[in-house]
Amino acid sequence: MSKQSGVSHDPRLDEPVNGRIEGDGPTDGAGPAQPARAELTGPSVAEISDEQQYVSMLYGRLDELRKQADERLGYALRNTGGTQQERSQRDSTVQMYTEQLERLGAVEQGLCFGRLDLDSGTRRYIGRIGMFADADEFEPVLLDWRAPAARPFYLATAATPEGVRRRRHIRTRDRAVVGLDDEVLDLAVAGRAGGGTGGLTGEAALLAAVNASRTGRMIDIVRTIQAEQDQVIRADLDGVLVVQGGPGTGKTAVALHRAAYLLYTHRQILSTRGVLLVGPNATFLRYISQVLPALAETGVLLRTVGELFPGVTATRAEPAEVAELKGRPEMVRVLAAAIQDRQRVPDEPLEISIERDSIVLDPATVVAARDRARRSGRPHNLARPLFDIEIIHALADQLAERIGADPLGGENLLDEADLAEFRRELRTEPEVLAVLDWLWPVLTPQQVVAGLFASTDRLAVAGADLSEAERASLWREPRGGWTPADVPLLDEAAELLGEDDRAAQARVARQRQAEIEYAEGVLEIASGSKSIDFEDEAGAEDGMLDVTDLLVADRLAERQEDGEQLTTAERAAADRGWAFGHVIVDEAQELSPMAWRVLMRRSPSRSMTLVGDVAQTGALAGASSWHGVLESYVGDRWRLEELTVSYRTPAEIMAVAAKVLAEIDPTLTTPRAVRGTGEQPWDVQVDEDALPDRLVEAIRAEVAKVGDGRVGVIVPAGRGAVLGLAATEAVPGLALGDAPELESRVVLLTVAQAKGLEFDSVLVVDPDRIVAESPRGRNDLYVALTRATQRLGVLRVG
Ligand SMILES: Nc1ncnc2c1ncn2[C@@H]1O[C@H](COP(=O)(O)OP(=O)(O)OP(=O)(O)O)[C@@H](O)[C@H]1O
Repeated sequence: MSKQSGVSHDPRLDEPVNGRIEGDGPTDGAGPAQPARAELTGPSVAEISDEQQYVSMLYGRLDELRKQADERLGYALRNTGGTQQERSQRDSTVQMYTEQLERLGAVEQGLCFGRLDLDSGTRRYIGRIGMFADADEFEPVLLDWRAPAARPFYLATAATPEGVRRRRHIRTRDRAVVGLDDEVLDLAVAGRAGGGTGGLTGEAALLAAVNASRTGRMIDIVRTIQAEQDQVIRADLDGVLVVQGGPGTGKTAVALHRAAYLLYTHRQILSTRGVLLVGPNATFLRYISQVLPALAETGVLLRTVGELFPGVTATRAEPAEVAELKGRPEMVRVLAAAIQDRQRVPDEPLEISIERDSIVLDPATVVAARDRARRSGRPHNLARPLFDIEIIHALADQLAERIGADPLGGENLLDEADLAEFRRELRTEPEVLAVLDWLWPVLTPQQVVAGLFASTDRLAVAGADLSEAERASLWREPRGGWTPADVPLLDEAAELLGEDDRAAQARVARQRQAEIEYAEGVLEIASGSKSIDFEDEAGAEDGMLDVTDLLVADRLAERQEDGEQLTTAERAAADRGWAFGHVIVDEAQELSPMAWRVLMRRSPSRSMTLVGDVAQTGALAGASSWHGVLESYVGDRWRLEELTVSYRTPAEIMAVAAKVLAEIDPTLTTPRAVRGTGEQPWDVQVDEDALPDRLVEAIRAEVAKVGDGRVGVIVPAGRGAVLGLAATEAVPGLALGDAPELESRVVLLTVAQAKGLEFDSVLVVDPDRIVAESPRGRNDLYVALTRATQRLGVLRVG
């Protein structure tokens, strides 16, 4: 077996070797990418010691900032008295310093990781956050990686050095500098070294990162972002950006770093409107959950689509075919019909008893009222008052005709005022109200969706366009909870029903108030004015409420409603109608058309980043083209960026995956692998009966091979239970089930669960069955084969 990469790797090493790293030769297709070569020089002991001094100074500064924030927080917490407004301001201060302390705490590891030496002689240190020296607030001692001035760290090459003479990667462990990797960006030197312009930056640090043992949690790539990734991360906020890339090209990493970049660059707008990041399942969200905090950003809301309907937890399971059906756009019509089906017309005239009398409501009157209410175009619940008006008017007219009839045959004796009085009375008649509720009930989304699926009659009416088998597949017991595919239906039903928009109005009022407070602060309006204690209600007593009183009253109302100071992310999570400043969707190819409708509603400004790979689509309702997904929302007004290098999957494994990809679509190509490992994937044929034992043997062997790394066992869904049982008995600590603990040394999971994850070594069990289990089975196999960073073994059955 030949080594394709000149980089030797010991899985126990998580730090690269200092000095020059040999690059790979040029290759095609799945072969390793060709690194851009600049001159790499080895640092001297003196250089390490100089950097240590600087880095120690930075940590000293970090400690000072923490101490400052801690003291200010303590001061704010002790300051408990004052007016309501003062207490409210204190709460905001407490929140601000708490978040600041969290951020400063999160950047402890790898605070500073880079240095640029410019032609001008200036040095710039690059790190996780920006810091100024205490004495000179204009000269940063550390540049935030997201600042424009830090960008050459990721982009400069020997061919386009951007004024950079040398780029240095600084490796630290805790607070100690443990290594430096230097690149001199000099075209003449690079040419002599035989380097091309393949486009990798900081290759020693990069190769160390991609070869490091996995921990079961994703880590950030801030030290080694590559130029094509940087382009995506720093793309404009506006519009829809699609990032297409094969397995391991860093789509998830890029999506997360983009969130951090956007929050840094557009802090003002995004901290109030929020950023939503949507992932395919809860396990995946746990896998990525540490990345943003390590980038000092805690304000991004991470959710699956199934978690986007406040108050609903969607954990019920259902067959993939039913989820696919629920994800079809036709379901909008089905739901609309289900709601119309709840607007009843009696078969016979209804006799309604009212005080000492009775009236009759005939079907034709109901039909006329129903049609007028429908014609208003209002959603069902909001059209109900119109329906009520029509019916009440008809009933009042009927009463007036009877009571006011002139016995002598003249004109009706009652006037408009009498009619109005009748209407008022009718509105309070319990039997009238009960009839109105029956004819046009006010509904919740839950009532509509659960009621539809629990009734064959309702399904027959609303699902008239579906086949009988499809309708039958939708039927289910009303109890038992919600599935993830139900959530877009609930959201759609909420739209069709129309909502009590008090929450939205309160939000608008709060935003307006925040603006007023801001202006107030700037202009110092309040500083000269009287101190107002809302509790003494002086303003209310003399009837002279001024603007400040109203502000205080409003703030009080908000605080009562919230119960406490909520962050933007918390408020957004609780509000179905929240419009996010930016929405990022990972594994976007998996979403159904109905799920897209939910996300588009959460992003009325269409400021979105969608990352995915249409060749990896596993969900039956998922996408096979980005055009198909986006056409009805933005036409062709979306931008496409492609990522072309796989940092996860070594060349040897990518070659195996390439064969499966060719079967999916011969026009598709795999990304170029950034390196080879020299480890050839292996493949064994196993008898059905021997499978559990052979699997256990293979797991044990792989555990021994990966050192402190992780082993992933990917099984067909239909074999999960049996193999899981055998493996848990034989391998202590093996994780499996609905929410497997990814930090375990061995994790057994299905392809759907493994989406987006990675392991040092992967065992794929029974690939034929994985393919046979789903119409998108080949895509699933492609996903399974591309989860390993080092080793791949395949156990074929039969
Ligand atoms: N620039 C980089 N430096 C170091 N590691 C990187 C870089 N880019 C990506 N990686 C690593 O490569 C691995 C794959 O990245 P990621 O999961 O983001 O890929 P992906 O495109 O989302 O893959 P998939 O489509 O298979 O889910 C991760 O371990 C990530 O940290």
